[in-house]
Amino acid sequence: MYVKICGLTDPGHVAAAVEAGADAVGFVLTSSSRRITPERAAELASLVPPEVLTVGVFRGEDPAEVRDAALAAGVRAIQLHGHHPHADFTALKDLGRTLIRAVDARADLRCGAYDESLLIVDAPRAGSGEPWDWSAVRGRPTGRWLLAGGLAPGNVAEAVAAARPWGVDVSSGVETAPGVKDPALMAAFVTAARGGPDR
Ligand SMILES: O=C(O)c1ccccc1NCC(=O)[C@H](O)[C@H](O)COP(=O)(O)O
Repeated sequence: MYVKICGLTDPGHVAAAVEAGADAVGFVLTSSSRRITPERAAELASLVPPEVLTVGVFRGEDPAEVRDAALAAGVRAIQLHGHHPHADFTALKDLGRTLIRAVDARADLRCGAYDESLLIVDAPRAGSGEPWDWSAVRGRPTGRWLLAGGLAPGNVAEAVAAARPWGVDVSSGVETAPGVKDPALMAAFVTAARGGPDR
């Protein structure tokens, strides 16, 4: 079970996410209470070992702005959240970064339909921590896809059983406040997502 932890803002939290066993860590580079600058993201990304994917998260910016910020941050993946047209993905292809498309359940749920290599199926309000009917997407997404939206250590096993994703993505459920990750919650989340002792 692939695990992405998103919305990291602090070096200690990055180290704890890596220690917990996250496969990917996300830095929010768009309007959000978790937003950090590309320079701060570069500082945090430099602490991440090569086997863990660093992701810059964007929503609504045009490709030129995404390109500049992603290069300044030095992230290896670009997550376009929400209603980005196919052309935005096409415009970023030459950067050679992993492209991630994050949408809610009403969108086209075929991973690769926009030339992305990873799909995230999220709640309608990104980063809100609001659970939704995860079972509604069971069997619909194709390819590599992560389930997100309202996941937490206490419900991720149930969500995985309901939706059968390839991986999961979390932000609010491992925080004590927006942007403030909790090492124990991150460790508990990764363990539970992978079918650990509490499952
Ligand atoms: O997290 C944010 O504040 C955010 C803001 C704008 C666009 C995307 C954002 N987050 C993207 C993520 O990948 C989150 O992990 C995902 O939405 C799940 O969030 P949560 O329900 O809080 O676990």
